[in-house]
Amino acid sequence: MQPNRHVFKLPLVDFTSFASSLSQTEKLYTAQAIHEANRQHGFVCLRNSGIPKQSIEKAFGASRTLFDLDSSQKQSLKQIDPKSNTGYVGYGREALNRRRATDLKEAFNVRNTSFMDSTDLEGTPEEFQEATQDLWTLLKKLSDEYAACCAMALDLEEDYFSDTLKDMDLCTLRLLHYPPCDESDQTPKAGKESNECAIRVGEHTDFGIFTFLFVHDYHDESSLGLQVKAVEGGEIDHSDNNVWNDIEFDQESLEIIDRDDTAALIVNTGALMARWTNDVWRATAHRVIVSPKSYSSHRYSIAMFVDPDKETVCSVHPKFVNNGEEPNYPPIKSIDYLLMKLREAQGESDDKGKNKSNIFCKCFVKK
Ligand SMILES: O=C(O)CCC(=O)C(=O)O
Ligand SMILES: [Fe+2]
Repeated sequence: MQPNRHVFKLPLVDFTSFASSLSQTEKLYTAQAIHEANRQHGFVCLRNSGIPKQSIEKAFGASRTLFDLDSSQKQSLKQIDPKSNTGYVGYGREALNRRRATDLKEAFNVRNTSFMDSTDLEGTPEEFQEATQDLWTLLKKLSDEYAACCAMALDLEEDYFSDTLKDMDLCTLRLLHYPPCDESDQTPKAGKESNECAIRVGEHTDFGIFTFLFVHDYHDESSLGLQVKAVEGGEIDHSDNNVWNDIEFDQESLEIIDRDDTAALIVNTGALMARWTNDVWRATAHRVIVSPKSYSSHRYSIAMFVDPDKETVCSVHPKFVNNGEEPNYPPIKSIDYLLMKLREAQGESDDKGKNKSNIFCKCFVKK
């Protein structure tokens, strides 16, 4: 039995009005729902995203073929290096939470083609390049639409966020695979930071504006494991009194998203958005546990981390600061923020100058 098991029902928001350029009145209705979800939870399920379901399936197919390669083939793929932030991340090489054991996952990062080398995808399966680039293009469009929706939701100028996504030079499309775990890994001990708790991805908040997340397949128990924790403000709470909520889709939600023509996805607010809004919108800590129902299954997900362009200065917008009060955060450049998070992830004892080249790497890569 799991102690403190709570289920979090994601709010479903229909995105048709932005995905199909409907009227301002309809968009405003959607934007208000997004505002409520991000203010209260920092997590939402966007349905009718405009992204064809086949494109997601194609990307998951390519992901499965890639991670099915044998280990010598995976070793000959381009290995992720902090400078390019592109390529293969081997199993157990990262820890999104440095206070824990390494994450039980492998991954492959793809970036905007203009920031990738022609050799970066060498050795990937035949369909991989087309599937990931198609998905990138679709998610770029969705980023612009969601950025416009966020601006409307917060009553800011229409281009307030989309102006920061012109180059998408820090954005990453990441394919993730969580291989089956041993039986002994299946019992997370809630609230413990130590290595005894088997976790597929350690507790963290995403760094950027927002993250798009597809989990394969919502109907199957293998998709389980994502948990969220509500926190005050935008940073991780390391206290031991954690109550974690399992993200699950109930039957009714599943029937709704099955009937939709285009794909549903999870969207969560990143820490820079929490800073921009002075914590009016939350960057909610989350993790992926080894779910007792599915520890022996493969789990696949695809995340698009949408980060503001490198040179963007992220300052708390004055409308979120009450008269006479100080903003919760000083202004910071997008790239400096990523660097700062990296230093945090690598611990105080590291030589800070040495890590300068790691500015594209969002998380700790084990040597
Ligand atoms: O795989 C998932 O469901 C979530 C992964 C995640 O939160 C991350 O990589 O930042
Ligand atoms: Fe995350």
